[in-house]
Amino acid sequence: MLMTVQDFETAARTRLDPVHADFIAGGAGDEITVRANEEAFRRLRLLPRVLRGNTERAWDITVLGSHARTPILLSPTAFHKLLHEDGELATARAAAAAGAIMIVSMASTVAVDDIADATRGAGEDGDPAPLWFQLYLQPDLEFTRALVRRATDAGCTALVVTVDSPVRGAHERDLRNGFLDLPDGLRCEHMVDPREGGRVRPIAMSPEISWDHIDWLRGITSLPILLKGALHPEDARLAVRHGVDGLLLSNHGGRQLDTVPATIELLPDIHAAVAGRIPIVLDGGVRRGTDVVKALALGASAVGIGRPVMWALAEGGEKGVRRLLELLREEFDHALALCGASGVQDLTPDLVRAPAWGPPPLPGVGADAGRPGGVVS
Ligand SMILES: Cc1cc2nc3c(=O)[nH]c(=O)nc-3n(C[C@H](O)[C@H](O)[C@H](O)COP(=O)(O)O)c2cc1C
Ligand SMILES: O=C(O)C(=O)c1ccccc1
Repeated sequence: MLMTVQDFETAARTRLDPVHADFIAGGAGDEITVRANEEAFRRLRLLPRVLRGNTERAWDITVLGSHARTPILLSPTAFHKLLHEDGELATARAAAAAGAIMIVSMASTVAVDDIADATRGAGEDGDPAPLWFQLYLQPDLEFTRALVRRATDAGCTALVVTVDSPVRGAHERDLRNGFLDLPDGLRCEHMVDPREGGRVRPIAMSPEISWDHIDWLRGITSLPILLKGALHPEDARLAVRHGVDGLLLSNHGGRQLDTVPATIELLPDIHAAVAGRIPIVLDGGVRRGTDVVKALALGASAVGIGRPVMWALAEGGEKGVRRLLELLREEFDHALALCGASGVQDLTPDLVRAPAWGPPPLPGVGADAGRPGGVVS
C-alpha cells in the first residue's frame, strides 16, 4: 500500500528503467548533500504545544500574490515524459486538484501553454492554484525574453530563476550510465526556437550570468521573481537589493555543488539575512508532514518537493501524484494537530529544537561560542 513518500519510490523503482531511476535519485559528486537534506530534517526535533483547544486547521497560504490550498508546492523538475506518457500534463492536473502551486521547469517535455490549458478550470472550485515558471537565464537575451513572454502569456504568476548552475552539476550516475539527454521522440518544448526553423537549442548553463542579468530581467517583467539556489546570506541580501521578490532556498536537491549544507540547516541564517523583507520557499529533503512543519516553523512560507513527485508520476501518472499530494497534506495536517497548531501562523521557531549544526565553534570565539544545541530563535 502506498502510505508514505518512501513507498512511492519503492513502487516506482519496480517499473522504472534503472537508468531513469538513477537520473531521479542521483546528485553531484559523492551525493553528500543529497543525503544531508533528508538527514538534517531527521536531526531536528519538534516541541509541541498542548491544550490549545484548536479544532479547526487551515492549510492555505498566499505567496507573492499566489494563493494555494497547501504549503507544499511542486519544485521544477525536468523531463516528465520520460517517466509517464502524459508527462507534465499529468503532474499539473494533480497539482490543480490539490490546489498546489506547480513550478513548471524550463526543461519540461510539455510546453507551459499546453500545461496551462490542461489545468484551466481543473481545481476543486474551478480555481486551480497558479503555475510558476522556472528558467535558466540564457545568454541569448532575446531568446530569454521570448520565453518570459511565453510563460507570462500562459498565465504564470511568478518566475523562478535558477542561479546555482553556472555549469551543470557532475551527476556521476548519469555519466556512468551514459544518460546524457532525452531519448529520441522527446524534447524540451521551450527550447524549440522558431527563429531557427524549429531547431531544439541546448539549455545553456552559463558562468557569464550575473546580477546584471537579474537587473535586466527585473526591467522586462512585472511578474514576481524568485531566485532559486542562492545559499550565501550575502547573496540573499543582494537579492533583496536587486529587487528580487522571493527566494527558493534550494541546493538543487544536491545536484549542483556537492557538500553544500542541507537547506533546512541554512534556513535560520537566510531568514535572518532577509529579515522578513521577502518570502522564502525551501526545498530539499522534504519527505514527511513533520518536515513541512519544521520548515514553516523556521521561517519558510512554503516548501517544495522534487523527487517525490517524479516517483509518484512514474508509479501512477496523474493518480499517483494526486495520491502523493494527498498523503503529504494528511501528514502535514496530522503534525499540525499534534503540535496544537491551527494553521501555518501558529508554527513558530520555538517548536523546533536544533542540534548544533556542523563543526563545533572554536572555544571562546564568537557570540555563540560553545553554544549547546538549543531552541532556535
Ligand atoms: C530529476 C530532477 C530534475 C530536476 N530538474 C530541475 C530543473 O529543470 N530546474 C530546476 O531549477 N531544478 C531542477 N531540479 C531540482 C528541483 O527543483 C529541487 O530543487 C530538488 O529536487 C528538491 O529536492 P528534493 O528532490 O529532495 O525534493 C531537478 C531535480 C531532480 C531530482
Ligand atoms: O537534472 C537537473 O537537476 C536539472 O536541473 C536539469 C536541467 C535541465 C535538463 C535536465 C535536468
